[in-house]
Amino acid sequence: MSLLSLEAVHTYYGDSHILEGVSLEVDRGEVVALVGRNGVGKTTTLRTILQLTPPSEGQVWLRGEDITGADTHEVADAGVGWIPENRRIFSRLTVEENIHVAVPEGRNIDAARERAYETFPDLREHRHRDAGTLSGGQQQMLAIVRGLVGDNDLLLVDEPSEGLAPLIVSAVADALAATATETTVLLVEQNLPLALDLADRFYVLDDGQVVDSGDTNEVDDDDERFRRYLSA
Ligand SMILES: Nc1ncnc2c1ncn2[C@@H]1O[C@H](COP(=O)(O)OP(=O)(O)OP(=O)(O)O)[C@@H](O)[C@H]1O
Repeated sequence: MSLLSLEAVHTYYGDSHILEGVSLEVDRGEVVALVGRNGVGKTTTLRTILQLTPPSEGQVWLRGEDITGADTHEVADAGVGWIPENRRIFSRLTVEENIHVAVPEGRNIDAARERAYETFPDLREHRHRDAGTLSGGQQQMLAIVRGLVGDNDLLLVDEPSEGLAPLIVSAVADALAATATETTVLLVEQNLPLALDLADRFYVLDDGQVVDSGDTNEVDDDDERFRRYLSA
């Protein structure tokens, strides 16, 4: 049984038909990349899984249980974490406070904090600063560790490398690779080399439909299979 499975999912924003029958599976322990051009529905797929934008047709299954139409907080409580695209952090809280509020009740805050700082030593250095005053790269690190310390079974990660300098991208990639040893990851990423490097399998989305999928070790990033769907 897959950890996550989408079955012929259709999702709309108002009258706009965004996902047109998306089916995909993520098995426990995998990193699965979802790639495709801007606007093809990658973020909407993550929002559909979280039931922030529930599908009008089709089903979302988590550990074999139908979660279609569930409340988003129920999906989160069931162990699905989200690292959204726009680095959602609390800008007026310090780095440390941002980490604290991401740790689920009953979990050891000190251990979580240590883990976060080991992953990104930069954050330890800036732990008493308001998160809003950090650089873009540091804010992304904070967004990622907030996902990390959330103790999730499945982490949905949206465009973690977007707008970051190459050196930071490589630190972010290392952190995600470390995360992936403990957590299943569904990764939306436009940086194809990065996506293929981190992931075991991929799906290509185009105009709201899955148009290709496979093992990442079967392909490289200038493969014709990607050029068709990813070039502008
Ligand atoms: N809240 C919304 N209301 C209406 N349309 C929306 C909304 N959010 C997204 N869309 C539209 O839905 C389509 C899919 O958007 P989505 O964000 O899922 O794409 P994406 O593949 O993640 O691309 P990007 O990398 O640009 O975020 C786009 O045409 C977008 O303009």
